[in-house]
Amino acid sequence: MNMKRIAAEYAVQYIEDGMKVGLGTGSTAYWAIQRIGERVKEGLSIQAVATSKVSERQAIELGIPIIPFRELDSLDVTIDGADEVNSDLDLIKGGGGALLREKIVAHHSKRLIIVADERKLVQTLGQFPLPVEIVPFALEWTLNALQRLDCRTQLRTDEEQLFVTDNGNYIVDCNFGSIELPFKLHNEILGIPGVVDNGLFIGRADLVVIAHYDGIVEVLKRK
Ligand SMILES: O=C[C@H](O)[C@H](O)[C@H](O)COP(=O)(O)O
Repeated sequence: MNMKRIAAEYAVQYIEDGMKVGLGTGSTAYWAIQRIGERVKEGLSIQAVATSKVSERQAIELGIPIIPFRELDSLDVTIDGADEVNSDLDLIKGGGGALLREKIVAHHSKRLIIVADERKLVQTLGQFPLPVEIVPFALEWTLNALQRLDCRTQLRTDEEQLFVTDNGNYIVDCNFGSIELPFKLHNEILGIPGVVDNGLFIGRADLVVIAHYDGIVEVLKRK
């Protein structure tokens, strides 16, 4: 059973005719985009924006209408994946390097629906190294400042080259082990010059659709 696909396809039910939709990034969001593409072929009429070049390409290939950001003032719903989800529906995102565009799109969405398999559910965030997007200028100084927050840092690479985001920046994966106070950490990281954003999404998810191994779908709502 493909749990990611089950969660993603379930979430696509929330999309209705006429909606403005944000398309997430990653191997779970992929299935949501595929299903949206099928529904568009069946007659669903939506306007969409994508959180990465990869998702945009996928959407265009499927015939999903991608609209320039400037032509939309807000979105009705965004469906996206996550690397970790806790019981407050706080998230770590950015495993695929798309966290900045994802956070911008989430901010302008009336509803953010996260899709994931049950392995993503955690008690405490932080087992998954927190992705932080940084500008290339003076990157060693930014890395040092991140390390002073008590984490191990790893500059992300892709086939032995530095990984470059869709925005021309680098990603540092910060291993905190356990993040007890996510909001505090989020703000401390944002306080470092050179940091563009980080993968902590606090109080942003409205619904989390989790597919369990037995095929049962659980929908968690923000309290
Ligand atoms: O940058 C990538 C995104 O935040 C993804 O949504 C996240 O990494 C989850 O990806 P996946 O569904 O592939 O596990």
